[in-house]
Amino acid sequence: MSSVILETRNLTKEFKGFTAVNGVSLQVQRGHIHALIGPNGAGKTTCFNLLTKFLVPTSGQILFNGNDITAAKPAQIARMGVIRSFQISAVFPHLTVLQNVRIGLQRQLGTSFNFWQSERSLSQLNGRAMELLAEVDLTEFADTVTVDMPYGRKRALEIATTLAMEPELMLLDEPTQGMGHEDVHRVTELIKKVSVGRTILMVEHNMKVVSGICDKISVLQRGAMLAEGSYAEVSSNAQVMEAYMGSEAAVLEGAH
Ligand SMILES: Nc1ncnc2c1ncn2[C@@H]1O[C@H](COP(=O)(O)OP(=O)(O)OP(=O)(O)O)[C@@H](O)[C@H]1O
Repeated sequence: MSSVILETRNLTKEFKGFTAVNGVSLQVQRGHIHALIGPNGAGKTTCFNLLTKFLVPTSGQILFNGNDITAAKPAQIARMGVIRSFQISAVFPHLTVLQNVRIGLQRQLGTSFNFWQSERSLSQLNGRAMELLAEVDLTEFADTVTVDMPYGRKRALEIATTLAMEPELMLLDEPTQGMGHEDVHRVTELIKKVSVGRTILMVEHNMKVVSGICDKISVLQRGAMLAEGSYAEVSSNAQVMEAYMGSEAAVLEGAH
């Protein structure tokens, strides 16, 4: 199998004459943690929405495992194993942490509620959900109502519900956004851990996270690809530094 799991070719999205994504060609290698970075308005979210088919490209192609998925529907993409985390909005706040992971598993297995009411299958389901909670270090929160969890732990739950869908490619949307130093560190370590045997494409603003764990970085600016490469390569690129003028440039330099 090719080492390229996801590829875009000249991906373009126009909104009423405004080009939000402009001829982006990128390749995500199997097994990599790949970051999509760029200043505000660079087109990162629009790219994610194109990849998960929430938006239809104006032109260009998207290939997953070499198959053209440009015209596929969101549910088809998910069945193929391209799973996007939806920040906290995707978990049910008044259910427990364990219940939220079970829902992710039920979705993945696609089995009916009646099937899961049988005692044996329920215990199997709980067993698998507890394994996933252990993987993201949330065992102690299993019976906590989700709304009562600290913010950083909710983001870890979001990763657990994404894992429940058995992703071949995980798309993480700013997984450390709004976190304090300790939570950023914990989630960074978690991403590294769950990346084993999987591929991750993430939008991330925190350059310490990007420099610490990402194998490849694609930098967007005004919808177009500005630079690509390792962290050392992109952070020594004068055009990238210019694009990040201001506070983010300081972060970019500080992460060395
Ligand atoms: N539905 C839309 N209609 C019109 N313009 C849009 C639409 N969605 C996004 N845009 C524009 O496309 C550009 C790219 O937006 P996008 O949200 O993809 O950027 P981003 O890199 O994710 O930014 P941020 O870091 O601020 O989230 C912006 O100028 C935005 O205003």
